[in-house]
Amino acid sequence: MASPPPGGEGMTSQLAILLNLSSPHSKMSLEKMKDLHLGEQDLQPETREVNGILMSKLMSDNWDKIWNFQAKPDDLLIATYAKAGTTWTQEIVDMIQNDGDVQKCQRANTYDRHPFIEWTLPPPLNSGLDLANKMPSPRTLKTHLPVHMLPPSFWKENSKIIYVARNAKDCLVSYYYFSRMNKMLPDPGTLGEYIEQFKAGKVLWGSWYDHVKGWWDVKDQHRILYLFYEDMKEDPKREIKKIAKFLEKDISEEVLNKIIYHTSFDVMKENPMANYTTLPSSIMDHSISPFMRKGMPGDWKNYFTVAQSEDFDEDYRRKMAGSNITFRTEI
Ligand SMILES: Nc1ncnc2c1ncn2[C@@H]1O[C@H](COP(=O)(O)O)[C@@H](OP(=O)(O)O)[C@H]1O
Ligand SMILES: O=[N+]([O-])c1ccc(OS(=O)(=O)O)cc1
Repeated sequence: MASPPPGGEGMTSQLAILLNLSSPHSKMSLEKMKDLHLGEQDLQPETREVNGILMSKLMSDNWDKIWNFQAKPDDLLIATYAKAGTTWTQEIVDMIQNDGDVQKCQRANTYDRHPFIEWTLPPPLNSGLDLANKMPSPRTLKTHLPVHMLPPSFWKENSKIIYVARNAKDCLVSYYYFSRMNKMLPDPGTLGEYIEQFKAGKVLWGSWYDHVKGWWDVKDQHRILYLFYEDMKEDPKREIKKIAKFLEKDISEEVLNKIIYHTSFDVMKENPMANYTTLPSSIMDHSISPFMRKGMPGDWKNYFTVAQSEDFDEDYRRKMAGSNITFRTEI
């Protein structure tokens, strides 16, 4: 039997019991969790802070290894705050790297194609570091870490980084619904309660405000392409061209059009290798809210009350004062 996960409540111990029942010896993919009898178990993780940033306990237990992760010069890192358009960007990048070959891009689930470096699961499941360390170069990796928490080897090795930012209110609504459907994330409570957690930065991966500002402040000192979700939505062709240029890939007009089509919201929503539907519903319950939910800038207006919006904006102005970064909350 694999070594028992560290003691604790919530996801760690619940999964340990379930995994012991299945007794696999080798590491398995997250998807294989559907073969385990998760039933209605409570997978909600315990959380811990590392350097003031909220993480799952499993991630915090694994923090030394994450911090010491060895990046390589030919790694590409896709860095985002959660729900900023990570999966969309991953699909665009994969299509560019594979010259628009849709079949190649359907070789595996998003999370197996692009290891999520800090994401930690109990053994025998594959954590992001396991996947990354096994993957041949050149690798494309994913992170939600704030800039000051990025493993230093990425700076030392001068790896390329694509950062994608999305306006706070749409990110918040998307994160709220995702936290409801993804049993690996803490229960968000009501939207009103979640707005307060988000403003205080007491959500996994910390403060949205510090995240977008922190990465913005270093973007000109490293090989970083800083993109906005709203720009991608407004003109995918223009933004895909920017990404291709950053990756030093020449793509024909025909391939470009293929990428635009394959990475559109409606097509990705039906793509099981990109829409997270291959995970068991005990982990992600798409009947609560689909992973590919709406993909629409300005959707926050359907959820915030006028009072919540005014209060949010006032707090936003204080937190973002002094930064020259601007977001569009609709297009
Ligand atoms: N091709 C696409 N076009 C537009 N939005 C997309 C998209 N693919 C995913 N998204 C949206 O990006 C968000 C998920 O982000 P991430 O990949 O960082 O977790 C979700 O937002 P919504 O919940 O607002 O719909 C999802 O619908
Ligand atoms: O597949 N996962 O393990 C997974 C996927 C997404 C995720 O969160 S997200 O913010 O990157 O969408 C967390 C865990």
